[in-house]
Amino acid sequence: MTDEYREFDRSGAGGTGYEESPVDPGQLPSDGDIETSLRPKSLDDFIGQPRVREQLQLVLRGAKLRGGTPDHILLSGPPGLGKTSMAMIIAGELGTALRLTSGPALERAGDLAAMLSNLSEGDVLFIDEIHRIARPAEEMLYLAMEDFRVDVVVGKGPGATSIPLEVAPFTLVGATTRSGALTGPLRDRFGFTAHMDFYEPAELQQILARSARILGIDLRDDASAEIAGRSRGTPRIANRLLRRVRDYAEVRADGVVTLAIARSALEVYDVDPVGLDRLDRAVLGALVRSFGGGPVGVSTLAVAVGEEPATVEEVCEPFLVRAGMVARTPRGRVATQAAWLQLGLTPPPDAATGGIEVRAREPQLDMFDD
Ligand SMILES: Nc1ncnc2c1ncn2[C@@H]1O[C@H](COP(=O)(O)OP(=O)(O)OP(=O)(O)O)[C@@H](O)[C@H]1O
Ligand SMILES: [Mg+2]
Repeated sequence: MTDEYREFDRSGAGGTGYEESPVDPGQLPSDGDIETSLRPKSLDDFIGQPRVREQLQLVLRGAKLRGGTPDHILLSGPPGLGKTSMAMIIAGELGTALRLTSGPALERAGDLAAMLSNLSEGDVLFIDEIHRIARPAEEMLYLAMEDFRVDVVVGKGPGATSIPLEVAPFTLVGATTRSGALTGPLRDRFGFTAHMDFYEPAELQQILARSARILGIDLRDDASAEIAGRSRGTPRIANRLLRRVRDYAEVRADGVVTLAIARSALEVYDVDPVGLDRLDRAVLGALVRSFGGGPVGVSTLAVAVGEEPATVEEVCEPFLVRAGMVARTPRGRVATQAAWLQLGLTPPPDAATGGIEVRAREPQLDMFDD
């Protein structure tokens, strides 16, 4: 299985300096099928997210005890934290089939009706990027989720009739990177919402150790700590950096990934010790040097680094905000003390501390438009 859809479609965002960055949390074409082989296969196999795992275990076991289908489940969180993997695990734990689609693929209600009428009892229907579902399909989904039935409209105009169709009891698993963009009625129909949060470095190290085992890479502990520290709390990035470091180790050395090898490799790929790439540093540099720390609008900032505003906003910013280097204010983006220090500069006395945003759960991009 491959994920053909991505939250941020960068195909139209052809800026000058930005190409594939190894620390992009979205899925890149070069991730290919390797992601599939690295996916955890069961809840026990899944590293990190202890609360989500415990909660899900209860939801799934409870349903099993009662011999019914579990409530509909919403998985929310930033890209690359394991939502798709978790959806597959849910179907696996229930021992049922997983039917897979995505919000953008459900353009017409008929597409969804076809999917729903093909479900067997107990199936898991996974809708990725569910916040991008078209309105007519969303309305059909309400009824299907609540009453396991859909109304299919046949014909047009005054002669149109609506035919009710039964749907086998199923569990909907929706995934979204922007739960704030979901409509209220849709959100309310999920019985359980799991919030996936960024991973701790120790958890990323465990994930790296597991991936190294699967890929047959000799990865030393201090090297995995180094890679984990540059992975932005995101398993997808950790796995990708591991593969880049392996290339380096095999081409320039004997294949063993030591700390020195990891450091040299990550330097070649322009990933700095806290996980910033070239574009992140350019954005910070412009914010601090050209705009005196802000506030400045995201479009202006994007022009300054020769990038599309969407790329700056959706690729760079979430991490810079989470790392406490950039604060979003109603008047624009502001560099915090941490940003000045990161660039080796002395912050002005009135620089923001950025404390509130540091552990922000999920960047709600739409709330902060300038
Ligand atoms: N807890 C985990 N343990 C081990 N590997 C993980 C874990 N979470 C994610 N991964 C790895 O990260 C990769 C990306 O995960 P996944 O595709 O499930 O993320 P996602 O949240 O669905 O991302 P997106 O929002 O872009 O769809 C997977 O291929 C998997 O190898
Ligand atoms: Mg996914």
